[in-house]
Amino acid sequence: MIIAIDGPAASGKGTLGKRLAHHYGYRHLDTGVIYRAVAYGLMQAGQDLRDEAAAVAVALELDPEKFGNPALKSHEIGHAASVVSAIPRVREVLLNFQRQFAADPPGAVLDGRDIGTVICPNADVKIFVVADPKVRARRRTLEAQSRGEAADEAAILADILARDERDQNRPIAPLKPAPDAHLLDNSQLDIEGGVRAAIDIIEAVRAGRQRG
Ligand SMILES: Nc1ncnc2c1ncn2[C@@H]1O[C@H](COP(=O)(O)OP(=O)(O)OP(=O)(O)O)[C@@H](O)[C@H]1O
Ligand SMILES: Nc1ccn([C@@H]2O[C@H](COP(=O)(O)O)[C@@H](O)[C@H]2O)c(=O)n1
Repeated sequence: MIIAIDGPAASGKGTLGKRLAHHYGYRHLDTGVIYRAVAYGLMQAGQDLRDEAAAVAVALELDPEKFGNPALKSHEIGHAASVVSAIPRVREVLLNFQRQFAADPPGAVLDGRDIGTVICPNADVKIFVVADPKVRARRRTLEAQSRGEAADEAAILADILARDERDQNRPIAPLKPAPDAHLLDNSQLDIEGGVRAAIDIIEAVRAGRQRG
């Protein structure tokens, strides 16, 4: 089974994806980390984020072993990733890696912006996760503070809104729900509540399939 999770910045996709993968015994891929790794590679090399040839070269050399680098998690890299991710040839290069990940047994959960629309249009279940932007900014602020980092909630909110705007309005693979995606608004839910709501969606889809 392939579970596709999409949604805007800091909506809880990664947290949900990880928990669902654990629940079902599947592998999990946070696809945002791939774009972050390309942006990080370009920045480390002092190259322009809009330099298509340089970005493609970094994308072709990506090493998944380095996806756990904590430096990829920063707001700065998230912002840079949303610039790099709008380059069509970069997306083209990264497509097969994501599709291959999804296809390998026993099943997979992928989260991102275009999983249900472009990467896995035939996913068994598609969930589009949303939450009020202010709630998302609050959660990100608490997350940063729990790591002992200073966090400016207003700046985080502005970054979230700017990233959503760029991701929704780019010509290629824009952030949007697939027509057959199930909407999950977790603004009023805690993590456990969000996971339970997602499992309810998945089980309802499975039961519907079995009934034919
Ligand atoms: N339902 C929830 N209730 C409370 N906090 C949540 C909930 N879901 C996620 N969080 C918290 O919100 C923050 C953002 O979640 P997460 O990193 O999963 O979002 P994301 O959509 O994967 O972000 P990104 O856009 O960076 O990929 C984290 O601190 C996470 O613990
Ligand atoms: N499938 C995806 C996933 C991510 N992006 C872009 O990467 C940026 C960072 O993603 P996070 O999920 O780690 O926040 C994001 O803003 C998108 O621009 C993408 O295009 N497609």
